[in-house]
Amino acid sequence: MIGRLNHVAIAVPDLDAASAQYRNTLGAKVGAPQDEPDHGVTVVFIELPNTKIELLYPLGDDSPIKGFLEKNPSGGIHHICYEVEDILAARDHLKAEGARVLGNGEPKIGAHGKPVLFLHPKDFNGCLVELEQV
Ligand SMILES: C[C@@H](C(=O)O)C(=O)SCCNC(=O)CCNC(=O)[C@H](O)C(C)(C)COP(=O)(O)OP(=O)(O)OC[C@H]1O[C@@H](n2cnc3c(N)ncnc32)[C@H](O)[C@@H]1OP(=O)(O)O
Ligand SMILES: [Co+2]
Repeated sequence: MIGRLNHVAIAVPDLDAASAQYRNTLGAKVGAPQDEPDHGVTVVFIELPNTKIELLYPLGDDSPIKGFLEKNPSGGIHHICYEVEDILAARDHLKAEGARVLGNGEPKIGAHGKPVLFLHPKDFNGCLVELEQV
């Protein structure tokens, strides 16, 4: 059911510093900051030859990454995103398997303009999983 790795997301305490580090120190192709108010984050995408890195910084007062950054003040890997062909079929299969789909269970439009869903980290070995329909 899951396909390619779409991105690995890293929550960061300083988006400008992290962007500059990936651009200058690691020599990566770093995009511009993008506010995602529906998700409570500002994102910067880094294009690698085989996948993407998503730098995440909280946006607004009730950001879903606020608690994570409080627990990990120097930042940390926040989630991984796998591609699926049919997100509603994937959701229904996962629910039937007993996995917790976060939010109201309805996909939201993600940073690439495609539907996304999140799965509870406690159901996936401590790793928050995002699914993106491609
Ligand atoms: C733009 C879009 C895109 O790519 O298109 C995005 O990615 S938006 C990316 C941002 N959006 C999201 O993350 C949406 C989905 N996330 C959520 O709904 C939330 O962040 C939760 C995953 C439910 C966590 O919420 P919150 O931090 O309030 O819960 P909590 O403090 O009660 O945490 C419950 C337990 O889960 C752990 N926990 C929390 N966040 C975690 C993470 N990212 N990875 C692994 N474990 C995590 C906590 O340490 C705690 O474990 P212990 O009890 O053992 O201490
Ligand atoms: Co993401």
